[in-house]
Amino acid sequence: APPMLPSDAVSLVSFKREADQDNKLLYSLNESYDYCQWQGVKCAQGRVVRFVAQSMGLRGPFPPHSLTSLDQLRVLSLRNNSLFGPIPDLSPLVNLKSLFLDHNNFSGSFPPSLIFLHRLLTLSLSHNRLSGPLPVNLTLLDRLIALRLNSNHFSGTLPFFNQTTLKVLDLSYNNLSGPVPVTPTLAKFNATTSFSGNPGLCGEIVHKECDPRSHFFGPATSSSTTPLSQSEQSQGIVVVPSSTTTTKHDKKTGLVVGFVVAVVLVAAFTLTMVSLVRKKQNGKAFRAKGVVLESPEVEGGGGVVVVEGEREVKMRKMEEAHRSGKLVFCCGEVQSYTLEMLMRASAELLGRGSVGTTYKAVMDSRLIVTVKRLDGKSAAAGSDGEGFERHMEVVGRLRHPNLVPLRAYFQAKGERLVIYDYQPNGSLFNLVHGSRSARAKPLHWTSCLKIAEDVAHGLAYIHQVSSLIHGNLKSSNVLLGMDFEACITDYCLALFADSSFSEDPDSAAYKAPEARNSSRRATAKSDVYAFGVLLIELLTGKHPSQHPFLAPADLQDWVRAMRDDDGSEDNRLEMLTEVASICSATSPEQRPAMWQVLKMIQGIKDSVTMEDTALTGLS
Ligand SMILES: Nc1ncnc2c1ncn2[C@@H]1O[C@H](COP(=O)(O)OP(=O)(O)OP(=O)(O)O)[C@@H](O)[C@H]1O
Repeated sequence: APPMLPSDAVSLVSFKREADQDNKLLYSLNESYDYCQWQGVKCAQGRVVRFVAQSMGLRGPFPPHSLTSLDQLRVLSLRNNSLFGPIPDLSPLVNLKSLFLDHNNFSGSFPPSLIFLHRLLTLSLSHNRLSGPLPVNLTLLDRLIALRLNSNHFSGTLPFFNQTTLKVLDLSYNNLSGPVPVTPTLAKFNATTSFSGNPGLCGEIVHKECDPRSHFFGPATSSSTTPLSQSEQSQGIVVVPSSTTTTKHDKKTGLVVGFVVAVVLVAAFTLTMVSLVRKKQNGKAFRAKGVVLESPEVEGGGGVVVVEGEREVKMRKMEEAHRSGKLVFCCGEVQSYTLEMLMRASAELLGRGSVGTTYKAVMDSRLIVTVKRLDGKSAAAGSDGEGFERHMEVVGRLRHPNLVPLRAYFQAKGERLVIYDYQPNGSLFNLVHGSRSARAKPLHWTSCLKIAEDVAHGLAYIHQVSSLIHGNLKSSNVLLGMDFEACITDYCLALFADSSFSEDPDSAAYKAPEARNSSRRATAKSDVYAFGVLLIELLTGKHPSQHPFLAPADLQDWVRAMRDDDGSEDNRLEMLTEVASICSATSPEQRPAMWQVLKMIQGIKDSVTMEDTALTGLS
């Protein structure tokens, strides 16, 4: 019988069989199979530790399961050949320190398996045809010294590189875009040598200003709307039927069913009519090139105006005359109702907060919307009418799966209404504190992670418009969407808040120290603070006013105690607590930006997914 081939030799031979179609590697296959003497091979104690076949004229695909049993391999170089096809799963090569696959014709995506090679010091994939995004968890390769991915077709944003070890980074000539994260690691690299040839990259490090609009209007990532899995839903996410939804506010104010909005709107309607009568008297058609459309409802008295895109100054002048009593649909929205229809709606009081009073309005057509009536006082004080309109136009353009869409606004003398989609699944406040049981159990940590990611997504999106902040983030302002995705509402309205409104201690606890006395001093970093408080609320199920002020280490203990955790819960819980802890740093400068928070949360999420894949993959 022929001698048994040692497994390392089998690996090398099966690699050669497909990857070396022109027979360039001279293995002496007929003799003693002394593979340790084969070209480019170096062994230690009979096992292959180096396999260097560079510039050998190899042509062919890199066969999967060929080199993967070389688990003692430290160095693998196949650079400068003509290998093609995808890079196979290399995760079994756990001892690999240097991997050179550059200057070939490899295609496909960044091989996710490389993330498992945690001993990697050098990774070179440059000059291939690799495409798709760079995995966010590239940051898990925490010993990496040199990373060369240049001259491929990689796209998407840069991971939040934070490896202090990294000395060489070449991402040039790809299709990467978005802001280069300002991490100490990335800040070390030169704009030209590391990042050039990616026209879409922007930010401080590449000396190019990011245009907020390009992201502002960009498509939202679909991952943020991934519905919770069945199991998560059954674990604690409960559908709260709208008819029985109760909030802390309901208890305070009681339930008013009737024609409240109608009452509010009667005055406004009168004003509209007055303006329409005036318009008719003037004999002018209320029409202009694609900006303001006259609708049949206008004749009927509704006064609906559809606004598309930027207004011209001329238009503004004309509109000023008709400012009173206009329902303005945001962002070229279809006008699915008129002021009159809204007036006839039956309204139910949802609650009252610092900005105003919120109603659920059910129209005759069964269409349900949420109407927020800004306080008379703030409506008069906050800013002038034009300021309000200008602000609402910017805010009304925000569209993101994690924001409740603002559909329309209305303004008449002393009256301001803001109209959102109605969200039937209740708020995060309901979900966390539960109106049913007195002592609600904290959510499962995977649900916390999902909600935290959604909220961070929405906030980071708002912050991309440099002039915008939420200003009033709290659990009652995070609603649950159709797929139980978290949707932020009441964004960017804090400006109009009534400063004399006496806030409850929970709302006050979300306020960052710098914003406590004057909401005018709030910045994006104050939103980050509120996010930190929200995250602790999520993790512990405790109202913000009950959160003790603790050093990070003690916070970990407290969170664990509140969750009755005996240490068996996942360590990712600890990572989430850590994120909350840095978000609620006392000094705003110490808090990360929202996009950095998002990256951290995604990093935690990816490590979960990765571990799951690893476990199923290895079993
Ligand atoms: N679009 C919506 N769909 C369904 N429920 C909503 C919607 N918007 C707000 N709510 C709910 O209505 C209630 C009242 O909201 P409101 O905004 O008036 O109070 P708040 O959020 O406590 O205070 P603030 O005015 O300071 O934001 C809250 O419980 C909120 O969760």
